[in-house]
Amino acid sequence: MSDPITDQRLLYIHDQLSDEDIQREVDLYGPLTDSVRQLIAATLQTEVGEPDVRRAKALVEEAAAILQERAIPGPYGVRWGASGWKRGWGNAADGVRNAVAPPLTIQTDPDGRTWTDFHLGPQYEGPAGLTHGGVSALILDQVLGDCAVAAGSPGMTGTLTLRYRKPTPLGDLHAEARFDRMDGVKAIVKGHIADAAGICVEAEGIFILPRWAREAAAASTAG
Ligand SMILES: CCCCCCCCCCCCCCCC(=O)SCCNC(=O)CCNC(=O)[C@H](O)C(C)(C)COP(=O)(O)OP(=O)(O)OC[C@H]1O[C@@H](n2cnc3c(N)ncnc32)[C@H](O)[C@@H]1OP(=O)(O)O
Repeated sequence: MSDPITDQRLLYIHDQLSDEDIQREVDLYGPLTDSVRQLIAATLQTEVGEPDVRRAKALVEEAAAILQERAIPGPYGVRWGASGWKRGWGNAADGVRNAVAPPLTIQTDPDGRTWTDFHLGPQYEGPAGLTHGGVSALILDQVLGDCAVAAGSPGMTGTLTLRYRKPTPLGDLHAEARFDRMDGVKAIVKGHIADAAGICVEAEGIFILPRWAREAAAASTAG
């Protein structure tokens, strides 16, 4: 029987790809992902006639069949190349190969603040014309999680607390996070999403390196 912790560990992969090979993959798959992202918005917004909808459907199915001819059987996982270049390309918030991702390009300032300016299209709608609250949670989870990583305390999200202060529009938005403090093994990070007029959603996250990873880290330090 499969064990969830072993399954999870097997998806952290050191594949030793060179930077040149990784860049080649970015250049190849990044534009494909962008095209699929455009397709998602077009599927939502199109008002063409029935024959064109049917023709587009056939073309999409043909494209899917081409891509599925050779494919990995499950999630992408998190991979590192020879130089340490990390690829979380399946990530739902910022994965290079995930057309569901807005995508976020998250930056870290020298003082540890993580931030991103991003654009949410119509496919992220919840209430009419506004960002879905779960999408805000996705974005804050990632930005706060990356902030914990930048602070040297990577971890899984244990708790994410949100306060939706005012409706979040679609369109151009900003998110940022700052490391607040450590409480034992828990990293506490705070942040928000803002539009041009101010803060829409505030967040506090607790990030915890899983016990198995803490034990592995302790064993490697001891050894
Ligand atoms: C190589 C490995 C990489 C690892 C990862 C790196 C990821 C780097 C990605 C960066 C960006 C990601 C951004 C998206 C991040 C997601 O989306 S993560 C997905 C959503 N989260 C999950 O699925 C987490 C599911 N839960 C778990 O895996 C485990 O419950 C946890 C949270 C890792 C904790 O398990 P544990 O390590 O066994 O915890 P345990 O030793 O019992 O408790 C340690 C302490 O934490 C407290 N605690 C336990 N659970 C919680 C909780 N849920 N809330 C608050 N406190 C808690 C305990 O009370 C205890 O506190 P103290 O007594 O020390 O004060």
